[in-house]
Amino acid sequence: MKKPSAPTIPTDPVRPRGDHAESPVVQIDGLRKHFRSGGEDIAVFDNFGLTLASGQSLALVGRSGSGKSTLLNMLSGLEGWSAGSITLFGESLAAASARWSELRRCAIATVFQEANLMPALTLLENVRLRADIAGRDGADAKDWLDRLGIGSLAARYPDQVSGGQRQRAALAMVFGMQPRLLLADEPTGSLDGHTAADVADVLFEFQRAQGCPMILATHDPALAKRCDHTVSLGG
Ligand SMILES: Nc1ncnc2c1ncn2[C@@H]1O[C@H](COP(=O)(O)OP(=O)(O)OP(=O)(O)O)[C@@H](O)[C@H]1O
Repeated sequence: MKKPSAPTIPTDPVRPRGDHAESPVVQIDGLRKHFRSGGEDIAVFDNFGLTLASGQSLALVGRSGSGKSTLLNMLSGLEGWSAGSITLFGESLAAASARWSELRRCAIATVFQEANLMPALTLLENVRLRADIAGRDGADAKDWLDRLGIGSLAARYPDQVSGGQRQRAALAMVFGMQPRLLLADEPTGSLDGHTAADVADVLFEFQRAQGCPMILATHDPALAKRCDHTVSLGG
């Protein structure tokens, strides 16, 4: 199959953003998170803090089991914590509060190692659906697929395209919902080196062009280096 051309992601001057430049998008203070498993206490975070300013990108690095995915799960409201605070967009959020669902629906986008597409929908329908769920009109869904170099595959189903193309479609879904915070958990981890580099280029181009704050968990030092900041977990 013909290699997709490099995508071009223009800056969006009218992107709806309520964030004040001076207030952090993410502020974590004194966070404590322990798991109980088989009678064992697993301390993942004790008095952990982190700040992410508007428009910035931050890499989470650390050995396997150091807590990268757990932190992303807490930031998307999927995992609770026992002490400390998480403030998003200037709003202090209680663990497991209903507000997280609303934020996940229209403000926080997550990119996983494996593309999270609905198998019964075409790539285009997947992008439109995600935009619709976020309350956007989805009129630019095809544009995002074009910009990501897979516009010609818009009518195909996820199982009719390659892993790299699926991951591009997952990025189109995320970009089309115009998130206020992007969380990425090993977004290129399941791709071959060449495809991974292409997908990483697209991700960082979007992040910079849109000024979308991003926290990216990765084992790849080259990917971490492309972020504005790095936080190393697990000592
Ligand atoms: N539901 C759970 N119950 C018990 N322990 C858990 C649970 N989820 C995670 N853990 C433990 O918490 C720690 C952090 O796990 P986490 O998946 O966040 O690490 P990670 O840095 O993302 O690892 P990797 O790089 O391998 O993806 C690990 O010791 C893990 O075993």
